[in-house]
Amino acid sequence: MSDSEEESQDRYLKIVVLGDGTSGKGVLLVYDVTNHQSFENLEDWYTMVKKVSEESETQPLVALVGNKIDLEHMRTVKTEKHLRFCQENGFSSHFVSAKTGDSRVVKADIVNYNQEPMSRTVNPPRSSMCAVQ
Ligand SMILES: Nc1nc2c(ncn2[C@@H]2O[C@H](COP(=O)(O)OP(=O)(O)OP(=O)(O)O)[C@@H](O)[C@H]2O)c(=O)[nH]1
Repeated sequence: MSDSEEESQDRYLKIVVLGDGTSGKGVLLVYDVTNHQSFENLEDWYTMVKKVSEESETQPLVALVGNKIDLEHMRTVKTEKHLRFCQENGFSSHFVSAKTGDSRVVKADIVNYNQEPMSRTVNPPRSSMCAVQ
């Protein structure tokens, strides 16, 4: 991939590899819930992750992170799409706001897309911000 391709893709997704630099133990796939293109780019990024780790004995744990949940009114990526992608690939599922510090883990335990509840919030929304007076 050329530098310019890397730059342009980086505008839509943050990918973070956790590990010692040679064999990643964990990967965060971070997209913007208000930018559908950033979600669509995940397929390509995940393909790259699989390619890089195909010769490794252990596969990295992958977490899908939807950022900017403080902009819920501007959301363009539905929660069920996020969860389906997690379930299909065995990712853990997270929603965060880098701005407010909110974070939620939403289990991707969808059984039947039409009849069952879509998701279960494991830890309720909370802010890591506080005011000291
Ligand atoms: N409202 C909100 N804004 C955010 C959040 N995270 C980042 N931003 C804002 O998004 C803009 C871009 O942030 P960067 O950290 O530069 O990310 P980027 O990937 O270069 O840019 P984007 O593609 O726009 O996300 C900045 O103005 C940030 O303040 C968030 O969780 N909520």
